[in-house]
Amino acid sequence: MNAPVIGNTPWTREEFEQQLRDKGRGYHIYHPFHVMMYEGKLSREQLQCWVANRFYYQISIPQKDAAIMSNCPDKEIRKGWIQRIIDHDGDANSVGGIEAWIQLGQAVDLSREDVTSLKFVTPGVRFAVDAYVNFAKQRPWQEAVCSSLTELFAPHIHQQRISSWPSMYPWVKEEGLVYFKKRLTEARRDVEQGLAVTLDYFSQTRELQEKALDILQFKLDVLWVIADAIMLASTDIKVENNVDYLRQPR
Ligand SMILES: O=C(O)c1cc(C(=O)O)c2c(n1)C(=O)C(=O)c1cc(C(=O)O)[nH]c1-2
Repeated sequence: MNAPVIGNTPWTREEFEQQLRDKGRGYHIYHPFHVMMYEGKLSREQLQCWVANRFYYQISIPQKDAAIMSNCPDKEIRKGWIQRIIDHDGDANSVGGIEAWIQLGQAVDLSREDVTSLKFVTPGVRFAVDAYVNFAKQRPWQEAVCSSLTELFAPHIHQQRISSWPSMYPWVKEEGLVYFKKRLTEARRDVEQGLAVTLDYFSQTRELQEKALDILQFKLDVLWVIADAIMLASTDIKVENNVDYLRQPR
């Protein structure tokens, strides 16, 4: 007689949400580069490199969200989702996150052109960010929504920067923290919508629930690889004869 297949019963909605939240153990807050950032161990050049590279993520987020909307036939979801594009691009009443990130660049002594020209963006960061945008273009919109759920863990890392930078990097101008402060409330609101969609769409079977966890892992990997690439680009790794093999000649 066959035993019941207990392993395949779906988790309850609460258990499934907890499984998603548990993925926070792989968040890029634990990446050595972000740990060093929090502990005040980054050089001025390393912090500048991070800001210049992360700008490519910032400008790609609204394109990613527009891709989700273009694939979504549900008017009510689009009505909520469009706020994310406004948060980053701004509107008649507010400047938006992209402009706030340029202000962060200026706060770490980069020029507007240094940031917006993308001249410091390293290939690994481009590949990782483009993989995220392409995922949103090519996959069903509910899967792309699920991939945004790393935002569950983002308020913690934004708060770390708000708390630690003034003492660890006193040379950074105060206006630089505006972006992170803005995201504290925006990310919490985003997560409510993203989590509701994910719990509704993926809850029917255990296979779907596990697929959601895999999608979240893909996005955790995107963020991890971005940090790897920035660390490599901003850290002097000298090998034989002082040749820096790891920098791409341009
Ligand atoms: O600074 C960070 O560590 C961090 C992480 C993430 C994230 O977890 O994806 C986002 C942001 N910031 C952020 O500022 C942001 O606007 C954002 C949007 C999204 C998304 O996937 O839609 N993630 C993030």
